[in-house]
Amino acid sequence: MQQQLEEIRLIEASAELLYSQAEVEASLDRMADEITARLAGSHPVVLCVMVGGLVTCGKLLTRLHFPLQVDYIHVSRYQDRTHGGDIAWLGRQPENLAGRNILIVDDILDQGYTMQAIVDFCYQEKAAQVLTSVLLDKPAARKAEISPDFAGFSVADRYVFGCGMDYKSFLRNAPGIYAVMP
Ligand SMILES: O=P(O)(O)OC[C@H]1O[C@H](OP(=O)(O)OP(=O)(O)O)[C@H](O)[C@@H]1O
Ligand code: HPA
Repeated sequence: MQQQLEEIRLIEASAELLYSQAEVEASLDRMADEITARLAGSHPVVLCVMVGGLVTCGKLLTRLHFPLQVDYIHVSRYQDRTHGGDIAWLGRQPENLAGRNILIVDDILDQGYTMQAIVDFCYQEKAAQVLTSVLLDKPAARKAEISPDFAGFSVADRYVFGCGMDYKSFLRNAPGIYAVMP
């Protein structure tokens, strides 16, 4: 554990700040306005993708001033690594999505496999409409054919952490968005 903490300290100390906390908050304000314009009146289910999506989802929720319900889905394909693998479906799966408008909220759309799988799951459950929302979009890394309906920032193909995004399961609590130095 001590060795791991030392690595985390080094990564944090050498990282490049891409977006400050204030810039993240301003971006979330804009996203919330866009989401409200599209979804107010449709009493959607906001589906938080655990674990990384929890900061973005929590911060967005208090900016959405219309009737909605909240649920979560827990999937992972990176675990303690900085490259993705197979999707692991963890915990229970959300129910009662049939006929509903769904807003999936995650921290990042990277290769896109995770979001694509969750969108497919929602439609298999007979959702009426599925929209996707991420704080960060990393289009240059995309492998699946998907782009977000709502995004805070577009970033280059670099490994990032903060605002829910982890480096080897640490640093999710960093208040801004940082890129790991190569
Ligand atoms: O677009 P992709 O390349 O599929 O990657 C995006 C996904 O990867 C991260 O989750 P991760 O698997 O690391 O789990 P976590 O949410 O617990 O960090 C992130 O939170 C997204 O859900
Ligand atoms: O760049 C990233 N950072 C953190 N988690 C991630 N999951 C996919 N890509 C990333």
